[in-house]
Amino acid sequence: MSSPVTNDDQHLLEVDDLTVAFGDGPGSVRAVENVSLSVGAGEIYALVGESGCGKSTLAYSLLQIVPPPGQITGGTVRFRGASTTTMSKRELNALRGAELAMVFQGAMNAFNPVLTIGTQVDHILQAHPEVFADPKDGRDYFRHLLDLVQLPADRIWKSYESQLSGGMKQRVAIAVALLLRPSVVILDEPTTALDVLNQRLVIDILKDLHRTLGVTIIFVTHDLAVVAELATRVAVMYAGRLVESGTVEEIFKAGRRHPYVEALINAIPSVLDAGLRVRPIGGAVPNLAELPGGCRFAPRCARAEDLCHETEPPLLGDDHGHLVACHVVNRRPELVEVSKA
Ligand SMILES: Nc1ncnc2c1ncn2[C@@H]1O[C@H](COP(=O)(O)OP(=O)(O)OP(=O)(O)O)[C@@H](O)[C@H]1O
Repeated sequence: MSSPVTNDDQHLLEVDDLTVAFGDGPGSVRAVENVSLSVGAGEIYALVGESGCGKSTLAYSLLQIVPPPGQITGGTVRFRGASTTTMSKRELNALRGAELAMVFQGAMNAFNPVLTIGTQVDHILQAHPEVFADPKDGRDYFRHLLDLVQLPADRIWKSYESQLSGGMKQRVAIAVALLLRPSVVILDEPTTALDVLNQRLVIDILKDLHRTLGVTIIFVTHDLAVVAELATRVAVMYAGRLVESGTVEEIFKAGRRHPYVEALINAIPSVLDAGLRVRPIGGAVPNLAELPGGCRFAPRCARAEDLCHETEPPLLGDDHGHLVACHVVNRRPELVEVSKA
């Protein structure tokens, strides 16, 4: 490992100046560009943005599982101070599952269709005797996790993936991700493929798991309503860049707010404000191979000025660490340039 291991809970997972590119040469795109952020132990951290903004790619980078032809071309990811970017395969395998676990979008590819869930759990336990020396303890712990995700343990143990509904599959995937007692669980769009009732259930379950197990949660979503319900801190991405980050209160409080975040908030359908119209964001995320000059959001932004089309805005922070990259809302002398969310 290239850097010293630390027990600094405030900087459990750190991303520094990370760039991830797909392809090389003229057609290459940077799905993540110069992103820096730090997640502390016990946080529920949301990565937010529309489809194609680079959220999943950033999440995969945390585990060093960016799918080819994607590759990290710059920057580092550190877990407890150790750089995962330079770890050997063996070190990474030890880290994945046992320290950093992932729940993929729609619980896709989470299970082998020809084995029961129980057999798959046994395989995981056999591969990691360092976590449960006696596999029976591991089985008991999995039953406890199934209780926490509100599923019947006996039935699930004997089931095949095809016998589970989408909502059940998602909850089993969450239980499996927690099996080796990871410090961090990363969830890609945990509520997206679910109906409203299952969305509600998964949000409540994640809150409960956070409270009872103390696990740090990082989740990817395009849905600010889910962020408002679940997250403690938020990083908003647009076209590969970080455009705003802060606590959930800072993001939703009117005031210094990125116009993209303003637009995302206006696009939240609200059952409470039946009289209020939802205002969808006009236009689309730009093709990453043909980015506009200046601020990437400027072509869609009602508040854009000449400067916005010419110069990319820096991320400026106040003394609470609320960061925004926008020329228009950042006109305050006390704001300082900050590199890390
Ligand atoms: N396998 C791939 N091959 C080529 N380019 C890719 C690949 N995966 C992602 N990209 C590029 O990276 C961009 C960001 O993709 P990513 O999946 O990280 O975005 P996202 O914000 O998570 O969106 P979604 O919610 O749709 O997954 C894409 O728009 C695309 O340009």
